Amino acid sequence: MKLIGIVDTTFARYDMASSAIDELYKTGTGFDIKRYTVPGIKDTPVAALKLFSEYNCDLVMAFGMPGPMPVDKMSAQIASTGLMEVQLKTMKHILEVFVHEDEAIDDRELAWLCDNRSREHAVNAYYLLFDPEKLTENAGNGLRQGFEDRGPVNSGSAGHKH
Ligand SMILES: Cc1nc2c(=O)[nH]c(=O)nc-2n(C[C@H](O)[C@H](O)[C@H](O)CO)c1C
Repeated sequence: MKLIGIVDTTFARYDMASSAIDELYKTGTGFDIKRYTVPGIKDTPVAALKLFSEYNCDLVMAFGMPGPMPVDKMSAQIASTGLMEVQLKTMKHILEVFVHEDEAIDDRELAWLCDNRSREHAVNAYYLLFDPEKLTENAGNGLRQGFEDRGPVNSGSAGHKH
């Protein structure tokens, strides 16, 4: 039995973790979930580290919502760097599922984006743990979590002739 850690925040304006947990249980079995909620994104790296070191999680998903102000963007960068450090220190994956509040044009789209990105990354988390070949099958396919996939390019795509 694997253990998937879920870190989320009270700062976020959508309960992304619940979307992801719902999608994880729809995707497969063989795991339990340990959820750890913190105030904001800058608190997520230590929460993730604790989920690895104290609870022995195999993978962590970190959900957060950077606000639209420059100070929020800086907070996102700091949080992201912290999450990267935890991954390198523990040699375990953290899927950073951040939805910037200004990615969406209104609250309705923001809610949709949060739900969709969380669900698509939940499937990625499941594959990383249980079926990594599924990710390899999609390598280079321009997949995006949340908004529409970009799709692949190939050598026949338009461009300069040399
Ligand atoms: C400026 C700021 N912006 C955000 C943000 O955009 N998103 C978020 O989740 N949290 C933010 N916070 C809160 C910090 O991440 C953190 O929770 C506090 O500094 C307490 O450690 C802060 C302080």
